[in-house]
Amino acid sequence: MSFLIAEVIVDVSTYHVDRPFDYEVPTEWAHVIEMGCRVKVPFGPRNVLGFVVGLKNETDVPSNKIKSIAQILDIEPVLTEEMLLMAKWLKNETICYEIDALQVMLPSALRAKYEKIITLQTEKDVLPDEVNAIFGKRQQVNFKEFERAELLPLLKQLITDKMVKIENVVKQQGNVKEIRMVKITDHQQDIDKAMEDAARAAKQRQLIEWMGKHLGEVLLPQKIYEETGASSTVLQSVIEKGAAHFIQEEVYRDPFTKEVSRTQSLQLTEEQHIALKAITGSMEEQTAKTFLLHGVTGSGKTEIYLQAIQKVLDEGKEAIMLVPEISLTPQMTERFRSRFGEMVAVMHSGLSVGEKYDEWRKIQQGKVSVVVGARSAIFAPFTNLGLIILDEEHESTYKQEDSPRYHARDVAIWRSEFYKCPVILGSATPALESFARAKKGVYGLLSLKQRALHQALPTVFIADMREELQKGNRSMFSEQLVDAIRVRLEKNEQMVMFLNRRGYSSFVLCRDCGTVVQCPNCDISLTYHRTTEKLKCHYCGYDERVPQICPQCQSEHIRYFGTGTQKVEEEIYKLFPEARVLRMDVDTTKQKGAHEEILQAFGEGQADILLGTQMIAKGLDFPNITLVGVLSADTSLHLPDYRAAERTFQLLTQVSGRAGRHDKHGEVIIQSYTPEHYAIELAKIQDYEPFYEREMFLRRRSSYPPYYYVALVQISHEDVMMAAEYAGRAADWLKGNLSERVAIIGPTTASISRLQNRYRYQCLIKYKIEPNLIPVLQRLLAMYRAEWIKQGILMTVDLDPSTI
Ligand SMILES: Nc1ncnc2c1ncn2[C@@H]1O[C@H](COP(=O)(O)OP(=O)(O)OP(=O)(O)O)[C@@H](O)[C@H]1O
Ligand SMILES: [Zn+2]
Ligand SMILES: [Zn+2]
Repeated sequence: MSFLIAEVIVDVSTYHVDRPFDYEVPTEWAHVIEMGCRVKVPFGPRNVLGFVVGLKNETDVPSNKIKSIAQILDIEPVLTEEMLLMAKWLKNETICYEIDALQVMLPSALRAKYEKIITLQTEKDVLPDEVNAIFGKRQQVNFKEFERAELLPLLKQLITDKMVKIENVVKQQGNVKEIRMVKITDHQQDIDKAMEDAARAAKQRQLIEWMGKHLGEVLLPQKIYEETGASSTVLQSVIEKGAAHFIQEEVYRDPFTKEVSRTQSLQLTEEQHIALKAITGSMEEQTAKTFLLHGVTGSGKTEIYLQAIQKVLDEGKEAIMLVPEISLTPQMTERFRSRFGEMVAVMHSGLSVGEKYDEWRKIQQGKVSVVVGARSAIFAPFTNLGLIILDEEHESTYKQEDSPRYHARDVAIWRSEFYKCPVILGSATPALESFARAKKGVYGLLSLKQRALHQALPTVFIADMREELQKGNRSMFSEQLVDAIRVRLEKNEQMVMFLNRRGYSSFVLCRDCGTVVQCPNCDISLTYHRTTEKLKCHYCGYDERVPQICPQCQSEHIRYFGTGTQKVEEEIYKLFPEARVLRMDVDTTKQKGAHEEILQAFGEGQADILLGTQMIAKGLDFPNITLVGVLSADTSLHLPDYRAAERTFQLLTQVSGRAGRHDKHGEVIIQSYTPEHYAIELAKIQDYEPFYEREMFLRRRSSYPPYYYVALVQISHEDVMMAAEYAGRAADWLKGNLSERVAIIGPTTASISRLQNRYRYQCLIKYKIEPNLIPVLQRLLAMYRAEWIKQGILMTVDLDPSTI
């Protein structure tokens, strides 16, 4: 097939441009071009990246107006037809630009990257010396060089005088890494002939003889030197004589660091068996069914995933296994690698851009059939999907917080409908929405009520920290927890100490006047960083030295308040000098592989206590852990978010589930200042359904999801009056265009009312059924993109906000 015209979505995120443009296909590419290829096209004064989304032979654009594609970047498409369809769906579903939807499906190495290039437009002798020094003998230099030399004002002048020009140039990324290998000839004749030619060169003859025993093999040159003792000159001569030749092989940067031993399928328990059968049954029927696998911690959900994937592989299909970034631990990925070996690609944020690209290529080229990865792995370019799994489906990290604001669960269900394959949503503490859908029969509900080896769930105690204070205990450990730790140390058993950092800040407080040091740009308190002795804003990056005296009242009693893992570690050593502690937090896991090393050390029994934050709440499966201590259960309870109780319950259940997973019984001690709160009381009895009932009752009473849907419109401006004014306009417009059944709350100030020097307002839309919602929001966005944006307003629309 050959085509004359391509429809191209260009990499320009503006409203007027959010549609395909027609371009002429140069004749020499008419047979090459395919849908899903990336191209470079002229757009306005420059070239930009674009995606071919359609091919045809006619266009309405007059022939003197149509422009030609400047360059084809891919011979083989990087986006499949399924993805082009999916982008159209995402565009509507999340109200984003189509270009954003297309880009999110690709590894960052393939996304557009532009470089500013300065080109000389005049003779050199008229230029100032310092500019000449930058250009040297070149005609083009990178903008960065001017930036570094601090010559930007001068550059600006040169551009105005038309002595140089500045352009955005699309930089092609995603280099395939190749390596030189030696391929030994397939034919004995070549060996015999080379032997003859080598005549009396003994070393060459030796090597040729060795090659005769390894016909057809492909080896690294180094390997040949090691095996035979030959030098590189000898190898070179032998190659000239035709006994072997050099080839370039594509290699993948291998993110795996160590070998794993293979494991076999386990004999399933009765409950596991029933669940697996339901899933494989729907595979056989080729239906796009979604299952909610609700299984208590340690019930063997992962084993079900593994066996379901095995079935998919047996049928020659492919599987996507999503896990939250934070639980993408080496222990987790190892379980998949040890079952499926080289068939597995792994994708997470710890990989370099090149490594991610290589994993992606393995999938695209059909070298692997399983991907284990975080949120974006849902876009893995498989073409014959047989199963999609979301483990810990309740996790909020499955929702992307910037455009396109998609939820991986929705994408999973869309793809499953495309491939007619099942989706498994797994969790010990499902999102309320999911459990409600399962109860209504929208999802198939599969339950595992028992732990895999029939171990009891751990016993949970609540330590009331208010009572501790009254008793005069000012430390961060309750008496009960101290006793429990002592017993474990004596018995040589292991412990996990969990510090709930969600919603927690370590701030600096004046004990005389109560001043908390705040960010000058944002209305939130600055976080104390011990290593640098600085206060830092987590939203805008602002930092300053820790003040010695209070900026308000000049008191010297200003100091750090709150608890970090380091502080807890010190406290543990004070109480138990003999304890061996491993700390796992952002500070100790900065280096690549650190995560892995800490867990390995703990697994080998090199420490008694694993101390950490959210990072250790999930996925850990160590037999010797018999005690879990939660130092601060309440911190996440008081966030201004309707899901605060749900999140706290989930976190407490997850972390408690790390104890007593094998033969030894587990115990959990949860420390709290509000032990009567239902999220904490119900976490104690470790039963999901009572919590579900209670929370559903409250959600219904205050009209929150899952009874209602919510959508959030946020508006910000540097000027508080402007922000309020336009938020008001948005609210009025929504009220005028949506039906009476919809509740519009606001405008109100956002929970963080100022961020990076911008004032923030929001409108919350609550609705049950509102067919008009998407078109109305699209029109609101159109208004914003056409007019409001010029006034400095920024507006976002989120149809499924994870916090409000
Ligand atoms: N059928 C089985 N027979 C024997 N052991 C099993 C079986 N299924 C699972 N296990 C073991 O039980 C332990 C817990 O299983 P697994 O980690 O799969 O549970 P999970 O439900 O995924 O846990 P969590 O959600 O708490 O992380 C593991 O050590 C696993 O190897
Ligand atoms: Zn003060
Ligand atoms: Zn700030």
